Amino acid sequence: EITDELAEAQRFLDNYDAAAEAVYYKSSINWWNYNTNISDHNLQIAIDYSLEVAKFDKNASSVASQFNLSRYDDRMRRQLSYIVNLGTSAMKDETKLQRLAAVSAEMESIYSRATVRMDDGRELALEPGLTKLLATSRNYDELLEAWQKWRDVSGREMREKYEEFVELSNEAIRNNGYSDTGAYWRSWYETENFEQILEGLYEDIHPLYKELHTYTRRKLIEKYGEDKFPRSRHIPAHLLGNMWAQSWNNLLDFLQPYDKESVDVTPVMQRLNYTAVKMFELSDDFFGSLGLERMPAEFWNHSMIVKPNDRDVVCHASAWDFSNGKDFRIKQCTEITMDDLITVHHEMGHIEYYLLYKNQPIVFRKGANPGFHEAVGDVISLSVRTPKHLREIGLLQDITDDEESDINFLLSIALDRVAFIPFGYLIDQWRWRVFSGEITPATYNEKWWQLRCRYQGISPPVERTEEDFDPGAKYHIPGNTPYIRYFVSYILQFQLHDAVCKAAGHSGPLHKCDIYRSHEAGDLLRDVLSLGSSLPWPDALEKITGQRNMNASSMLTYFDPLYEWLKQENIKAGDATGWEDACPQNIP
Ligand SMILES: C[C@H](NC(=O)O)C(=O)O
Ligand SMILES: [Zn+2]
Repeated sequence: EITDELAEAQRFLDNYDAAAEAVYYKSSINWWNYNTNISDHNLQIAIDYSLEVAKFDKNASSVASQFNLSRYDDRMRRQLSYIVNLGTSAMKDETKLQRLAAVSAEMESIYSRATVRMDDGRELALEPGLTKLLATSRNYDELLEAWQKWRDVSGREMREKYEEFVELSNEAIRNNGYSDTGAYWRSWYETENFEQILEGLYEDIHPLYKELHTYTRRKLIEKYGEDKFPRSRHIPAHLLGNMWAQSWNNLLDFLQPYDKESVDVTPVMQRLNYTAVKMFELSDDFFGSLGLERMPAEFWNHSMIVKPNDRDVVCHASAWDFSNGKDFRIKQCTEITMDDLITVHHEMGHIEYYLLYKNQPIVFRKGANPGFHEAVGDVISLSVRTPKHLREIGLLQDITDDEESDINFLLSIALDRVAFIPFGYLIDQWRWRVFSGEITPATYNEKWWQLRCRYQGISPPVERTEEDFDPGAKYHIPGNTPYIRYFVSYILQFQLHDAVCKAAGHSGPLHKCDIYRSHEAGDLLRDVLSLGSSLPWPDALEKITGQRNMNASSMLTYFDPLYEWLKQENIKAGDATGWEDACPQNIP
């Protein structure tokens, strides 16, 4: 009888939540211990227990699949379908399941422990040494040495492991009826023609990116000399201030067109003796000012916010939900820089989302889609980074409010938000094709650079071969973190910024909006983020913005003054935009 079955299904779901909290809590603690102290001992504990987690998931999935989903309301049906959908826990062979966990952890360990020995004897890890060098050095050869040696000690060391990982991940996922791991990852967006929509968003931003690329390339040629730049008009990949050329804001010191107080407040933070704790308290204060949740005691007691000097850790910043509704932590090797201040807000945005949906059933404690989760903190930092706000918190003194300061500011935001768009787009274009088998190990690196040259308009500064494995030099490949979520986030965050600024009563240009202390903005965010993944993401987006689809118009409106300025500058310089699709033949 339906009512009995309904009651039975509800009982199952309640019991499932309690049991899942306990299992996932223990699993999270194991992986936290490994990430904050990389050792074979901690790895073995985590891998052994991952078998228990898979058994739990498999058992829950088989029970959940016995309920006839059509008979229940949307919410219960959605909960049951999440439990049925296993992910890599579906791997039948336990040895292979353990191997999958182990090979992932081994790649992450290679990446996190790798260090580079420079010709001058310096021994540098990615964080903080190489990151700082790529951000601050203006020496072509020094940058090239760091860029090449990082790839030698990271990606090159894990190529075979990645081939094995791809096979194991696909074998596990196919037990769920997905064709490959990429298809499973895309299914989280519940969006028909998802790839076409993404291509459209990329095309919408491309004209703006081309103007920024042309301006940046011209300034770099002034700095390093025309002979260093290929005739194909690509920019050598090691000159953009970042190990992967994914954000260019570290070039602001010589890209900023007007001589005003710099909006890169790194020097001021250091002069004011900022600490990592101070940076986290700033971010916590902003969320609190909106009437949102403050970080709980466990967060301050258990987070790892600086790099320890007595053990190996995974430095790539991340935010953790321990699934017990109380324990939430950030792991970050925080340096006193503006880049890291923005990362602090990014990671704390994840914690805010965890706190707001912590009372949802455990399967709904996820972003409306993964891009939402990446967008929360970035929406906040769009307010924090305004000259108005930076002046209010004492990080800027005599910034003036005029056309030239506006362009300087918009350029600083474009150098990490617009410059990122082709990078954010191409990572999973490569990975989806690797999972589908279209890209084979024989062409891993060649296909990677084809995408990098075509979409980013950058090129390798030295010859690359299939001895190299440059995708492995970017955390998210060994870390097996999907990447299209950041592309989605960089589009979404301007739609969300637009909406919360309206709620906060902002009038005038979007790029001048700072929602600090607006409880109206906070209430709007709280209403939607509390939903977690209990509703399809178009419903969540509609609640905030009134729109049901991602679109680039808010982002283009935000940058419009800069777009006009860049076009004028490039025309004045007689500089045509664009570059050849293919990578340059002869490396200069
Ligand atoms: C954009 C992305 N952010 C993150 O990992 O938190 C990155 O750093 O590559
Ligand atoms: Zn993130």
